[in-house]
Amino acid sequence: MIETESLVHRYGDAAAVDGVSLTIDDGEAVAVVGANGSGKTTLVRHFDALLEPDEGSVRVDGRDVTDDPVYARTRVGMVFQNPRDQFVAGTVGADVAFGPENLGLDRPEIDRRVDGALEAVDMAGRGDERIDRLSGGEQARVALAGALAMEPDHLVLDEPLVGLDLSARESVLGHLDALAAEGTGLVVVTHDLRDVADLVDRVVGMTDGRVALDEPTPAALDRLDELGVRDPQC
Ligand SMILES: Nc1ncnc2c1ncn2[C@@H]1O[C@H](COP(=O)(O)OP(=O)(O)OP(=O)(O)O)[C@@H](O)[C@H]1O
Repeated sequence: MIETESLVHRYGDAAAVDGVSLTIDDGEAVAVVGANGSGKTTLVRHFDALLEPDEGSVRVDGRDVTDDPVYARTRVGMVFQNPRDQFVAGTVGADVAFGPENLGLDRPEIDRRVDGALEAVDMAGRGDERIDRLSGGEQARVALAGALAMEPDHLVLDEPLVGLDLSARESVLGHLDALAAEGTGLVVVTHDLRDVADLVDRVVGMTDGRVALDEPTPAALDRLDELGVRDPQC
């Protein structure tokens, strides 16, 4: 479970996140939507203690993430907007293995996780390929595999479909759907709910750093105009 309590994050004098209290249960699939600059990315980066709160707190399974960032990063996997920023190795297999290696797992367990994660994103047997030779869609799937290899309870994806062509989008969405069905919690940050409306049960809408809407998906769809977020029907 991810909980924020009265979370405030400021850049200089401006509050990008301005008093957010939110609980995300294990297994929930949530979209975080809102116009550009509404604070979505800043909010979710706190889930892994990548930023420090100016006020308030963030807990994962009851543990304060600032006190125990390693625990938070083990339970909450992050996939960033531009996967190229996230790769730490030159080849697919080495990159996906990086997280499990840092957990200090033994080699057979690391190999099991890497194989399982690559299979989950249709990249089985491609561990030796160079990441810089892959298409954007394949790179997005490798980034997803890297997060999956940590076997997290929650997967946070920041604009996972931006820059992907239609078939890559469908592929990534299909994999996310399968993960959600298996019980992995999803937090999908997007400025465009159209792509993920079928995937998520709940929509959290941000305006000016605050939660302006927090509803089950069908009810949220009726209120999107208020947030400047495009309606998936349009
Ligand atoms: N590193 C930073 N330094 C200063 N201001 C920042 C920084 N990162 C974000 N901001 C500002 O904080 C506010 C919230 O940004 P944030 O990226 O969290 O919003 P967002 O909803 O994710 O937007 P986008 O969809 O454009 O990524 C914006 O006004 C942004 O300009």
